Amino acid sequence: MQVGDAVLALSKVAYRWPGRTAFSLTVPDLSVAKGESVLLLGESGSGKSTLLSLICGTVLPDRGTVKVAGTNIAGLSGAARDRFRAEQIGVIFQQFNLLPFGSVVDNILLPLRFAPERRARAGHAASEAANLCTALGLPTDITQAKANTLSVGQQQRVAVARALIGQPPLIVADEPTSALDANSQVAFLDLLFAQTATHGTSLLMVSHDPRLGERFDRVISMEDIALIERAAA
Ligand SMILES: Nc1ncnc2c1ncn2[C@@H]1O[C@H](COP(=O)(O)OP(=O)(O)OP(=O)(O)O)[C@@H](O)[C@H]1O
Repeated sequence: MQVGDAVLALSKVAYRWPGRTAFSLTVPDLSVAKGESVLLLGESGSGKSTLLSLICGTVLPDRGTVKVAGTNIAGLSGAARDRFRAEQIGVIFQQFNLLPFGSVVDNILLPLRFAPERRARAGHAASEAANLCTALGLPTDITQAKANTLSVGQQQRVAVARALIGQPPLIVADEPTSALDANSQVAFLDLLFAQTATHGTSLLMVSHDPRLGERFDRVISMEDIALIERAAA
């Protein structure tokens, strides 16, 4: 892969949580190309969430570089980094992290508040939010409903719409299917892949479940891409 094609590129990254000697993570080289979908597998405690935090720039590596869309995240000041994350990365959390008393549309538009370029890409943002709801199979009259009145499947779709709005080049998803039954998992991945394919978005998704692998361009495991030091339990 040409370096210029990579939406995500980690090089010689090393990290240890402050004050914690029991765990350390070293990632010599990891890239995700434009439009590529990658499933990251790994057992509990292997550092998958830690790696996502490094990718999102919520923690900074002790050594090495994390580049998103060609920018070294550690080179940005804290405020610039927060804005950069909102501009470039759509995040889908395990628990969705919706604002419970916010409406569906408020939740979907949330990342645009901190990201003027992404807001510009979204065009008429409220219409774009409604379009995403339709594309994701949410009823058209749902946009003003409070997030805490939605079913789990509906919350998940709102979380996907929030990650996709304004077409960030990279979507990072942390175990987004863990709360779903098998049929709902298939439906969720169908929607996610249809949307990322339409927009040429790169997807890095973390899971425990190797059965999801056939849907992705590439499957990697923490053990293959990282040196993981863990104290014995
Ligand atoms: N915010 C944090 N502060 C300190 N240590 C942390 C923090 N988050 C994770 N760790 C530690 O880092 C190590 C790796 O945890 P991490 O959550 O990254 O693994 P994981 O592979 O995502 O696990 P799981 O699949 O159970 O979510 C663990 O030892 C954990 O205790």
